[in-house]
Amino acid sequence: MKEGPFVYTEWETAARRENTASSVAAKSAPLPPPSSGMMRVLSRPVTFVTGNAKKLEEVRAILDNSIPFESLKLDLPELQGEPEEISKEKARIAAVKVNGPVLVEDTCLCFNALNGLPGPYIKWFLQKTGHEGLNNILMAYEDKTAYAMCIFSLALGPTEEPITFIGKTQGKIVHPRGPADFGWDPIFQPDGYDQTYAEMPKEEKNKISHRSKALAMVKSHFAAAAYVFQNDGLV
Ligand SMILES: O=c1nc[nH]c2c1ncn2[C@H]1C[C@H](O)[C@@H](COP(=O)(O)OP(=O)(O)OP(=O)(O)O)O1
Ligand SMILES: [Mg+2]
Repeated sequence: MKEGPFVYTEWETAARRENTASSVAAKSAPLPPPSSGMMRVLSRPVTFVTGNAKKLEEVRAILDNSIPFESLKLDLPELQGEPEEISKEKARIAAVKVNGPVLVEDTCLCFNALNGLPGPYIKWFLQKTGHEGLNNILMAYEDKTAYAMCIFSLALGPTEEPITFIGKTQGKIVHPRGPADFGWDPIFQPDGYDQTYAEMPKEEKNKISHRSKALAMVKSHFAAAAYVFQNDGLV
């Protein structure tokens, strides 16, 4: 299959028309750092940049057209450092590539016994050691607790400081159970559930996940910021 960059369009609903015709009404949440007290005009919808189709699937389901966005499949560099800085830098790189407003996210799986590692490096740990390897690492420790963390960063343009939104879900690492079609879902069992993320119906995961918690904040931000989309989506 050809894997070149492509765009999914999220521009077909009534919600979009309502939200973009004038502006997204201010509701709650603190306003972002705006320039001059004027409504912020964006040249086009925000582009969610990711190389991960499963992430995109969840973001689509959770946002459910509440925010007008497009998506672009692009593998951004896997950076090192503190999770929030990684996510911000990812947004800066994406905004330069897209030359417009972007949303990105970086996901961490953090073991408490390891003071938050593998954290942002979970992708490589998963790839190299697999679900059982991740369990084996924790054999050295009694504490199997972990948290899943999603850090979204929104950059309104290539020269603008990204704004971050962090969602965390607490749980523990278990032997793999359930379909293995999305990352470490089979080994993460959220607190208060007998099922792993992988065993839960998608809608259930999306209600309590690290991703949905972060996206709830993104939604509030858009509601409060009242961005105006210049071309009204008529691309
Ligand atoms: O809800 C999730 N449930 C299970 N696994 C997950 C989840 N969310 C991300 N993951 C995996 C994908 C990757 O192995 C690592 C995060 O790395 P991360 O760099 O954020 O993702 P990625 O490189 O696949 O996509 P992107 O192009 O957006 O960076 O954890
Ligand atoms: Mg990545």
